[in-house]
Amino acid sequence: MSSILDTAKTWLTATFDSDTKTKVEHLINNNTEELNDSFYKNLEFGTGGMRGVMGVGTNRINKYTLGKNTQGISNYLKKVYPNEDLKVVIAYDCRHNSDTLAKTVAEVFSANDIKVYLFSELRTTPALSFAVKHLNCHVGIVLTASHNPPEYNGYKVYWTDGGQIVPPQDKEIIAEINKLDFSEINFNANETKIELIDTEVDEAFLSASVKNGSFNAKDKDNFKIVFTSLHGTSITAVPEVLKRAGYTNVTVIEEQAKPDGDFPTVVSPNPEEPEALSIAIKKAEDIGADMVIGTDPDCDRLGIAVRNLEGKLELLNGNQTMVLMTKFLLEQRKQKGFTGDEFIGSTIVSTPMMNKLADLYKVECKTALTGFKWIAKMIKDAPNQYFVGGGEESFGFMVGDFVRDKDAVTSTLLACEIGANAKANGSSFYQDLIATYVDCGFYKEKLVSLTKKGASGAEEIKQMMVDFKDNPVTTIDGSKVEWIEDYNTSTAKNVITGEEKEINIPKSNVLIYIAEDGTKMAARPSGTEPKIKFYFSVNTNLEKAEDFSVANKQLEEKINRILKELNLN
Ligand SMILES: O=P([O-])(O)O[C@H]1O[C@H](COP(=O)(O)O)[C@@H](O)[C@H](O)[C@H]1O
Ligand SMILES: [Mg+2]
Repeated sequence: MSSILDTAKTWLTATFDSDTKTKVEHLINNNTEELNDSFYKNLEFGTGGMRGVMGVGTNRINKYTLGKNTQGISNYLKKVYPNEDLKVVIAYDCRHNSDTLAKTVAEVFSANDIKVYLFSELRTTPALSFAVKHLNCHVGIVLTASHNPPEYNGYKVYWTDGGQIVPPQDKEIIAEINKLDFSEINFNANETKIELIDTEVDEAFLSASVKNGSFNAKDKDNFKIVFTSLHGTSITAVPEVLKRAGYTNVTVIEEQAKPDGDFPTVVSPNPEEPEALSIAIKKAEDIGADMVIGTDPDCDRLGIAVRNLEGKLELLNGNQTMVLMTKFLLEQRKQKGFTGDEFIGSTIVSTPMMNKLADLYKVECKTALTGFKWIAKMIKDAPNQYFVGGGEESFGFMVGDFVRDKDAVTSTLLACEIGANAKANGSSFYQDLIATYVDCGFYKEKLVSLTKKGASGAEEIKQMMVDFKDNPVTTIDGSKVEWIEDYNTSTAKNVITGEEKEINIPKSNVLIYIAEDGTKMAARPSGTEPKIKFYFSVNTNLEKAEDFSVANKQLEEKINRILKELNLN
């Protein structure tokens, strides 16, 4: 406790402004719990940048923690590129303080004599990823906490290729940041170095999105879409892209169209939560729409609901949309003629169907750790190969390589192209997905997340991972566990034969069990939220589409039995 108080007291010195000092003093005198949580550690970079609750303290998002990041990145850039004119581009989302924090970040870079392109108003994360390469920048930053609750904000960092930082730059940048004291942040802005950007970059991004996401779909006028931006940034791009691509039957949910950091009409601005799309789904039922799409605040993830076999709108999960989008892109590429260097990308906690699809089309499927930054790295590491598309269990998709992060702008267009085409051919998005199950095997996935907040929650999650590892599961729903993959030790062990293999991707706190019947179960702490995540995948063969409903029910029952076995239901 005394060390936390000591740290807090350093925030009462001349380095910090009076408003900050008043707030810290208030915590010291009145709120020990909040004081502890605000100062017990430094915020860290996770799966998607640095994310935290806004407030004063080392474990909070504020101008000092982000200023220190920015000073560290400035120092790093000067070391790596000593003879170059350094350039960065900054975007921000609809959250409280995102605009002012973006301004602070811009000021610190400018104070370090670095040229700053700052979007004049809120923009999407994919637009920022695109802008990094378009403007030839060394670094890009987005001020966003993605889909987290309103009290959060964050800092996503992009490198020259437009992907979020990965090894070796991530560790080197973090080391540079950790060297610094808050008093070393240079806040003395050089306004001449800050240039506001909008129309030119917007135009380039929107036309690239339309170009990469269009596939000559038929009968676009006949495809009815309901779209919601859930108070986020996508309103600056998605309706325009759909319009330019020729979609005329688009209803935008007006009451959610206004950017608002309180996200007043939803419990959570996360399209993974069915509740987030409820207003849009209701509208779609009223007007008989074919598809509902909703995006998260920074517009990298999207939720898609389509008509199922009963004609009801059903929210698909990330695996399902990824599978159909990838299949569609592979089919398009095949029609043009494969060159033999194509690959698709997925992650270790995503559906094994991506491998099956790769087999079907005879292309490579590369698999990485959780997070699109790792998919972006695959592209960077394979300059002589052609990236078709990829994604993960989590909602969101990357269409080609012009944006090096998940891109809900272009993915929205792609989903509409698939849906419109299917409808014109007498099928549907859902039926096309079932056809893919017939081709590749029917894989059904389920994610269970447990939220555990604060220092004690983090400790509990750590212990759960240790217990899970120390008491290995031996059977899953009656099927013997065959492989245990421990990504912390980079070993995959066949517990039946004793065979061991090395895992050749970076270490991470992830444990995966694979049973003889192909059932897969993974556990990992989230890198963006105070959660532990359990991922399940079960499968069966699907002889013909007509068998889908029965098989779907059986797999659902299987998942429920597994959750019961693990006390996760
Ligand atoms: O939150 P976003 O939309 O920036 O998305 C980020 O976080 C997601 C959840 O990560 P975790 O399971 O570690 O919480 C990742 O799947 C995604 O690739 C990453 O870009
Ligand atoms: Mg997001």
